[in-house]
Amino acid sequence: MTSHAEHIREIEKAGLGLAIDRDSTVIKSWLRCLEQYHLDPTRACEAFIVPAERLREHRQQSEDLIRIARSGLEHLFNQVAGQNYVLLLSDREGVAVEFLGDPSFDNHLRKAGLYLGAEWSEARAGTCAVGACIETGEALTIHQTDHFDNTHTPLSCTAAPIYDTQGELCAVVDISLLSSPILKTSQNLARHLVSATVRRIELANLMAQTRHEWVLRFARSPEFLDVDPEAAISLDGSGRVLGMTHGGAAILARACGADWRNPQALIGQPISQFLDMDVDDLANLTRRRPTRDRMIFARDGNALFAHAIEPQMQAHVRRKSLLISPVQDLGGPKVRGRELGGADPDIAALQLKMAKLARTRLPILIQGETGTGKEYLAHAVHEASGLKGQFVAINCAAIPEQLIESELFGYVPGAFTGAALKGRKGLIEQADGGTLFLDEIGDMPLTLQSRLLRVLAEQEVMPVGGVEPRKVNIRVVSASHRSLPSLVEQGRFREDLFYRLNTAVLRLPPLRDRADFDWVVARILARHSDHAVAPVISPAAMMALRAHPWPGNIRELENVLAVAVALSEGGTIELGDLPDDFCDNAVRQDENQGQTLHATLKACNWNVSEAARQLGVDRSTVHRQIKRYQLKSSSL
Ligand SMILES: Nc1ncnc2c1ncn2[C@@H]1O[C@H](COP(=O)(O)OP(=O)(O)OP(=O)(O)O)[C@@H](O)[C@H]1O
Repeated sequence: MTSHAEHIREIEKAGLGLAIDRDSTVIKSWLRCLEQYHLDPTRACEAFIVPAERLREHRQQSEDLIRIARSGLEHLFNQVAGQNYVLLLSDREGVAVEFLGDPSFDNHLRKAGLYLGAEWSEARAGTCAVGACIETGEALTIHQTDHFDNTHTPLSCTAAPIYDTQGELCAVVDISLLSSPILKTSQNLARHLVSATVRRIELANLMAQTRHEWVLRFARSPEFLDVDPEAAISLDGSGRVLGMTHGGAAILARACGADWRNPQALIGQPISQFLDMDVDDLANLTRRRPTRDRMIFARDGNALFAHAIEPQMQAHVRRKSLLISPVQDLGGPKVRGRELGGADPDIAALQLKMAKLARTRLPILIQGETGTGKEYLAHAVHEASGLKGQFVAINCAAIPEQLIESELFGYVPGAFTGAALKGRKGLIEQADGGTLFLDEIGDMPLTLQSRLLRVLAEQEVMPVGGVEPRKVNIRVVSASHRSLPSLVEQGRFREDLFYRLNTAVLRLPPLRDRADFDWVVARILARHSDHAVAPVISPAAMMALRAHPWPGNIRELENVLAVAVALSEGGTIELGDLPDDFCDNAVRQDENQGQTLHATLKACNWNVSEAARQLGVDRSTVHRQIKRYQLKSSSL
């Protein structure tokens, strides 16, 4: 183990240009910290978390990216599940705008800066994976004492950059360990996984942005071309490059001896400058031809397999073969306002209860697993309430503890160092005459719970540093995915506040229990579509969607569909456009179906009519399935 003093000495040695045993990426970063950012290795600084307001701005700016990246990030998180990795998506300034980690380590992670809002630029945090990745534009691992600042030396962090379609670095995916195996090489697999995730995110992003142009995907081996391409570019009707993934930029740059760091040299150029083909050859590279016949050569002589995807507009003609059409009305409660669901009796009852409660001023508590639509329902309450004021949402779990108070209650001029000169209205006052939505109320610190209780009882707020309370007229809707009664039992939630909030409860069912699953899918697809005609789902893909357990509920479904829409061709989402584990589920379900049919036929002595009756399908279906699963009575 290197001591703090040894660590400082090593950095100083590097600063003097003396040889040290570190990767050149690390040495270069240390030199930037010393010479460019004038950081002092003897000063250890805690991780910096940006104020809530700035975090909100950063998240808003990255909203589209977060939506597209989320399914990939969750997939990556599942791949490393159980190994204590924390996953961060940072924007180009190094601010973590998305976070996936084990909530039981929350406090440690927050302290270590492995948290939402942490700023990991080199100028702020010294050598770190996100910062060095932004500076170099390449995937890398910053392991333990590679970090410049001694505070971060327990961490091992691996990061890879996400490039936008114009070749500019726009975000970084990072996976980090609070404490890690000693060897840096232990993180090689992590680097591979992060890079693969980034490649897929960039591909989904390119597909999402490219609907009316050609897309050309590449792989070095034909087997992976259709299932997991390495790179892609988009082309206009005359064959000029419009956009690219980073892999695409690398192929183009290598082909013409240019530098991928200069994307302007690639965008707008004709494809024939990079590949031995022109725009007329695109039609010969579609799926209509076998993959092995789609080999092309780059100008530098490298061979690649290519897959051209036609502009999507032409594909809408195929819409007839749809399994479900999102514009179809699938029934459901006909209550005015935001529709909560389709034909599901529980949702219908919930919609009715919501409409009745909305007209009162009672505080409402919404309970439901993560992503079930608690905020969506809170909005519905606000809309149905007819209140003229604003709907103001605050996520009690996402705002650093020390900021919640001033965010909620506001402050008077000069309340603390760094406060705005005129003071500031808190969110409670901003919601005056409207609805204050307190998301993740279970995460509100105890001290603030008592102050909130007072607001509810007295309908007045006391700004930080103030002496005069201010009258407010707010409707409070709160939500939690945790069980508030057990938080009360553990002493983490005030009992009196719980009773005040718990009077009117709206409970959202998890997606896996909803009878109107198809309605939800259709609704989301209709929203995702930027065409007059929304994309549709093939029978196999729909079966796989129905079979998935949806731990992330509607949000997870939204993310999966966003990526699937982006990857789909010809307006139809196929099984292959869904994440890998969905395909496995579908295969398993298919096997089960085959086994059930086999068992039923056996029990009915291979009487097809009887088996059809027992299974509730018609005879032709049984005959078709016998063929499909190649079942034979002699196989009994
Ligand atoms: N009934 C619905 N119809 C269509 N979309 C919905 C519906 N309910 C929720 N959604 C969508 O699902 C996503 C997740 O919903 P929301 O943010 O309200 O969930 P949540 O339960 O508040 O999540 P969390 O627990 O993570 O805060 C949102 O994009 C929302 O628009």
